Amino acid sequence: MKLKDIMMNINHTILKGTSDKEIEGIAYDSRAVKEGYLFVCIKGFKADGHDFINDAVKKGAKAIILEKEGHLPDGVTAIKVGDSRMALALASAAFFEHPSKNVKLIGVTGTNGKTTTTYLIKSILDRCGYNVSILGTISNIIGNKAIDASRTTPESYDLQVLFSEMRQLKTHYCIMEVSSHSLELKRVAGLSFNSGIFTNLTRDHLDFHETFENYFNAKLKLFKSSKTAIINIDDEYGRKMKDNIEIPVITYAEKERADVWATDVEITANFSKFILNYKEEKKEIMLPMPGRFNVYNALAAAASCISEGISLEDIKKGLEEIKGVPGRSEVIDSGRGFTVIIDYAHTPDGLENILNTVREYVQGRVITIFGCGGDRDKTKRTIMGEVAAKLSEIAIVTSDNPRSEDPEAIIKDILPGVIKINKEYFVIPDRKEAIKRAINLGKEGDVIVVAGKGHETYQVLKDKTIDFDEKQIINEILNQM
Ligand SMILES: CC(=O)N[C@H]1[C@@H](OP(=O)(O)OP(=O)(O)OC[C@H]2O[C@@H](n3ccc(=O)[nH]c3=O)[C@H](O)[C@@H]2O)O[C@H](CO)[C@@H](O)[C@@H]1O[C@H](C)C(=O)N[C@@H](C)C(=O)N[C@H](CCC(=O)O)C(=O)O
Ligand SMILES: Nc1ncnc2c1ncn2[C@@H]1O[C@H](COP(=O)(O)OP(=O)(O)OP(=O)(O)O)[C@@H](O)[C@H]1O
Ligand SMILES: N[C@H](CCC[C@H](N)C(=O)O)C(=O)O
Ligand SMILES: [Mg+2]
Repeated sequence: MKLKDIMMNINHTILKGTSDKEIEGIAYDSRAVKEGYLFVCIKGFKADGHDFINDAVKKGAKAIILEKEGHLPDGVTAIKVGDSRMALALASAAFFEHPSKNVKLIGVTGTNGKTTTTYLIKSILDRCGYNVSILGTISNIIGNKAIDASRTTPESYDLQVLFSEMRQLKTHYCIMEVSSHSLELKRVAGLSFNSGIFTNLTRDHLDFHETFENYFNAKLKLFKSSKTAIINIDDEYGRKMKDNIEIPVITYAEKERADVWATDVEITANFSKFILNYKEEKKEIMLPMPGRFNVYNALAAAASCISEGISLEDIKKGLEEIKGVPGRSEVIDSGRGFTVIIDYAHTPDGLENILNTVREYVQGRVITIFGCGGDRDKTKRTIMGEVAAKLSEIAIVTSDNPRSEDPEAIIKDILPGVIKINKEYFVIPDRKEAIKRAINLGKEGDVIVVAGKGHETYQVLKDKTIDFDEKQIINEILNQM
């Protein structure tokens, strides 16, 4: 495609060279540049793309989009923009000829429940015969392929590559998790969502957003590019969101009547039973996922499918047919009278929800193993410690993904919360050893909750990433007993 066509809808100034040249591809990382490419310089948090212009040109870049002027080799076109992340998103969409326009997009944002909600929507739309893709934390699912996802929401250019694949496979719907990082960093700029879903807003990611207000405003951006908003009005920030947007809203709730609402909720170890209400219609739902929070996820999924014209009968069947979501409330029977649950709770609210759910049916004790991720919001650590200790008989503090941080230092941040509650606890930094200890402590009727890493099959340490498949490790320990 010609550079001038790529730049057609982007405010820019040509500093040097011509835009009448053919572009073979786009890269935002100099290491991915090939002959004839357009290289987009991004000033990032760790590095500055402008420092790699020479590398990009050596690898064959013919044109550069930049924010800062500097010396450029001859023969290269230099284009200045005000915001290169925005330019990357718009240029990538233009280069691939707007593939997302062929797919109906449903975006899900909120602190917790995004992944689960996308799986529930997929289950409903699948049974209606649609070809449905998912982009999210666990993986990017396109057709029969599950592509590894390193981000919850991919970079804008990578998104356009994925949409192109969907176009080829004649995908009807793409259900995507839209993280607050992606909204702030313009990964989803230029996309148009059929509906946007807001699940909830609780403490997380303040390392990145700094204030709760900024975090809220990042989430709000999804509704600037959605046709309909699906909003949880039991959540304080959901109500605030509703007051701040001008598009049509479908509300959902459990505590009060909303457009779509749940009544008669009953939670057991394996199911959440409730009545789904919409206008005068009612359906009894047996959702094979325990937890009041999963009723909310089901309501979000139902409301978005209602907005797509799906019948309540199909919604009921789709919700009841779900096979579970990897690493979310996944139950492993120990064969010794106690159970082990793997769950992705990595925020205070997530941890509180899963532990309260377990407390609703546990016969014996709740033993919780958890840690906190390194290089992430430090303010949640003490609070998670307190939540775990309060809602468990025994809390075992261990490591999550320490990343560049010292695991002991992360644990030191968690401990004041645990100690405050004055209950039995252990500190075992090695996660495998921590799981072993919990399993050795397990007695008839106990539930051991292994929180934080869910579907992840690795652990990110300072200098390396090691294999860490929690499900496999738990089964191995149980088999060796
Ligand atoms: C804070 C954040 O989100 N950062 C993301 C951001 O990094 P950045 O723009 O700061 O990039 P950088 O590393 O400073 O480099 C700047 C530029 O120089 C380029 N570069 C760099 C080196 C080189 O040799 N050549 C070169 O061209 C880089 O490609 C980049 O374009 O853009 C990068 C490229 O897309 C991302 O990989 C990176 O994700 C980091 C690693 C990350 O951990 N992000 C997490 C926090 C995240 O995004 N999480 C959310 C939310 C999860 C949730 O739901 O809770 C997610 O959506 O996954
Ligand atoms: N609606 C909800 N409200 C509160 N907690 C929830 C909700 N749904 C799930 N959880 C808890 O949060 C954990 C993560 O759920 P899920 O993966 O669906 O959220 P997510 O928003 O996709 O998370 P991430 O930000 O990591 O992508 C679950 O394992 C569960 O403990
Ligand atoms: N999407 C979340 C996932 C956290 C999962 C937890 N295991 C951790 O590593 O902190 C994040 O990137 O903050
Ligand atoms: Mg997710």
